[in-house]
Amino acid sequence: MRTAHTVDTVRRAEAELMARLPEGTLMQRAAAGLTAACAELLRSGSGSGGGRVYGSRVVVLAGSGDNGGDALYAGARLARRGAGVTAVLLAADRAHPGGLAALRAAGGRVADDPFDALDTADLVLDGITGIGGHGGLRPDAVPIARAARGSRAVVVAVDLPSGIEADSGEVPGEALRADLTVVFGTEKPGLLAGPAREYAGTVRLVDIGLGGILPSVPALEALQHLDVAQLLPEPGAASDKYRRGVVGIVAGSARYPGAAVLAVAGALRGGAGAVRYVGHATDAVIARFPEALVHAGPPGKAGRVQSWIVGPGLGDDLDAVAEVLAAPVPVLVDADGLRRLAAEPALLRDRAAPTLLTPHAGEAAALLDTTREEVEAAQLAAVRELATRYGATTLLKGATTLVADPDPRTPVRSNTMGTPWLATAGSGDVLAGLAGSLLAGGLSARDAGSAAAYLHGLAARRAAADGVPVTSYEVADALGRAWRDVRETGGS
Ligand SMILES: NC(=O)C1=CN([C@@H]2O[C@H](COP(=O)(O)OP(=O)(O)OC[C@H]3O[C@@H](n4cnc5c(N)ncnc54)[C@H](O)[C@@H]3O)[C@@H](O)[C@H]2O)[C@@H](O)CC1
Ligand SMILES: [K+]
Repeated sequence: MRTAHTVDTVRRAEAELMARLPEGTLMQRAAAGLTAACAELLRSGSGSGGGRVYGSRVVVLAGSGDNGGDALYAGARLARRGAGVTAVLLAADRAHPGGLAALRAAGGRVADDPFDALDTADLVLDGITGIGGHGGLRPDAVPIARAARGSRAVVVAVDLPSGIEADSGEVPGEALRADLTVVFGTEKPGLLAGPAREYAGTVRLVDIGLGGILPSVPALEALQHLDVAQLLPEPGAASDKYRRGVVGIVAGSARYPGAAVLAVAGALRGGAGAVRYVGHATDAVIARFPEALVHAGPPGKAGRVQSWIVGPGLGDDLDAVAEVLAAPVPVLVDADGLRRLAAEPALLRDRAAPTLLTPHAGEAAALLDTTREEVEAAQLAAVRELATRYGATTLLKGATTLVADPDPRTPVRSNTMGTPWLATAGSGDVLAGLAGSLLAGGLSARDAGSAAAYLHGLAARRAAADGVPVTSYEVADALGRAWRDVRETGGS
């Protein structure tokens, strides 16, 4: 599991640890980890260097805080290993004194002209701001950050890409996009939530000894293979199709039969014992999936299910949404179902069984009565607000998918397994089917949503492995392989 803690939590834990250790220990641990990561990058030949630390050209962008201190100390360590290190001081009179002295003592120097230095750099260390940064890059830092990004150098962010907001994942102005982010002690929410996450590149965690001090419940978490493997239902010897769960799907219409087919395709790979389709696309569903149980409607007459999925491709025939939400089983509401809910939130009021909402940014905007742009700029705030306002677990789709429970103390789950290939028609229908199927298998709404998002992303990566565009049907088809992947790595 990847976990992220808020800035306040990190500062409290750091203060507690610092009180027990000689002064400067934490910063030296951070600088040592940073140096190791940079040395590895330089040796691997990333950037324009010759595959060595010795003789490579490193530029340290140092702001006025401890983030700049970390970067300067790492610069000093690289200089001692033979790198030519130049510091660009964003606030010359407030640079970290110890870090600057160490850099000078190791043979590093302060740049006369930042742009000349960046022109020939192999690696740039971004120490402009870390967890103390707010409001995006300052105007004087913007041209320097642009020159760094435009150079041939590999960019390594210290703790966080400068310009992102650590706690909210928002990017209020310009920020410096990194190839690698070396984060200290624990991840910060902005590394697991969009849009900030897209600035971080690969994330590498350096242990500075906060492990035993940080609270065990983080603010955000991201499942990994092993976590997903442990969540997936596994049929036992006593299972029959009803015990494995029957998932009911109300989707598709004469106009959009494909949504029904794709939702059924996702559901059939979610481990449920049977998939019951209800709606106007029975012929299309049966033609593709003879194993599906079909019923023309209404849902109440279709037979028992352990969960319902309602919404994909329903069009304007939305009476079934209220009917399904009145059932005492877990319900996943997607697409057109969410439109109905935005018009009548009271449909959720009397529900005792779990509800999972799966909006994309546009649907989330309608549910929150705001704009898509606002949702995309503040994804973490939006998913939390949706979950509390509607009293339902909410999965907000995007380049980073977030899943929040109504209880704000429950960590938000972030799915970092997505791929841009998933931005294709019908991929949400497959995800809804898969997540609803996991609900029928007995997973909580939060587990079902986050495990489904993970498998869905992994399947898309598998299907797009040779770099060709994938269709949603191919993503559904690759779900079996994704499931096997996590099982094998998960060791179960
Ligand atoms: N204190 C320690 O011993 C440790 C500190 N750590 C490092 O310290 C960082 C936090 O240090 P600070 O609290 O000094 O905070 P930062 O270094 O993130 O930045 C704070 C400084 O930047 C200024 N600032 C804020 N927003 C800005 C912006 N948009 N543009 C330019 N300047 C801006 C502030 O006025 C302040 O002077 C962490 O991110 C981490 O890198 C870690 O190494 C762990 C150990
Ligand atoms: K930084």
